[in-house]
Amino acid sequence: MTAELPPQPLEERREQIRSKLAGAAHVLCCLDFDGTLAPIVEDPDAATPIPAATSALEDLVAAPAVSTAIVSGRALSDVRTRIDGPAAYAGNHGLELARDGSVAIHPVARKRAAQIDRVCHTLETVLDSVPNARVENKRLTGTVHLRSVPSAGHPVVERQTRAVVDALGADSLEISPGRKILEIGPSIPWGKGNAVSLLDAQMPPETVPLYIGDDVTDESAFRAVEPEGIGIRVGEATPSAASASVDSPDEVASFLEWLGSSALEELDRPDRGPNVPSQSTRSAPATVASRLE
Ligand SMILES: O=P(O)(O)OC[C@H]1O[C@H](O[C@H]2O[C@H](CO)[C@@H](O)[C@H](O)[C@H]2O)[C@H](O)[C@@H](O)[C@@H]1O
Repeated sequence: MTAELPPQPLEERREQIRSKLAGAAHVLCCLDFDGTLAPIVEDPDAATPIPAATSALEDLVAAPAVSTAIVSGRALSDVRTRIDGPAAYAGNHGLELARDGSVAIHPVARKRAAQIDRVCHTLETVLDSVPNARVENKRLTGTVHLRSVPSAGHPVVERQTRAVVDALGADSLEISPGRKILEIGPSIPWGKGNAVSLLDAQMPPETVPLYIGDDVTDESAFRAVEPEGIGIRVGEATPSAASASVDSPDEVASFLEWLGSSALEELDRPDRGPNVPSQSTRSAPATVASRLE
């Protein structure tokens, strides 16, 4: 594996992106939610997409040459209420996938949901004395929020979370980091990148996959689309599997507007709709597809 570099600013990658689109007939546009379409806020319940992103996404949803998907760490039931329109949604970092009118849940994650529930309830009690610590129970995963916790309290929260997961999750649950959060989920090799690969495998031939995200859990999705597709990281210029970067959800919205207007004209016509049987050479292996039931 080659060492990852910080992505280049979008403007410096614009021509490469344009030429990838020029060689494609269809775009699979996958978008993370928090920090990408919605600015990061203190209260997770208050996260809302910026109007420019909502409107640009509406245009993409209506474009026959584009298939859209939201790929979020939030529970599917939660993220669906926050942004409407896309054809597909992946929740809980890809452990649940809604498309074509049905929802698939990773079978191992389903089996471990009771453990996640016990861990979240226990943490609510254990962390009750830590000012502003908050536990978000997302059924298949859980999130411990640190954003509003005074920094002196962070080591306590981290220690207590580790102790509870070790006691109740043994080898079956793991903790991973996020933006001022600790994510607790089943210890299985499955993430957003797997969900993106499943969606990509359904696309028509000559689809270019695109993924925009801002966090560590988005890296597997960047790896799923790069280098043939387009990975765009939002925020700081840390090493990433994405090749391009933007600074903020405002810049994400501007990019989506560009994609929906001038960039779609670059596509190699004639357009083919998303339901044409896939002849793509880039597809998810059957073993991956069969992991979600
Ligand atoms: O994959 P995403 O859609 O980006 O979801 C990742 C996590 O997002 C949420 O937490 C983050 O956003 C909050 C609201 O801005 C912020 O308060 C928090 O500090 C961020 O980490 C969400 O609450 C989590 O469940 C998601 O896993």
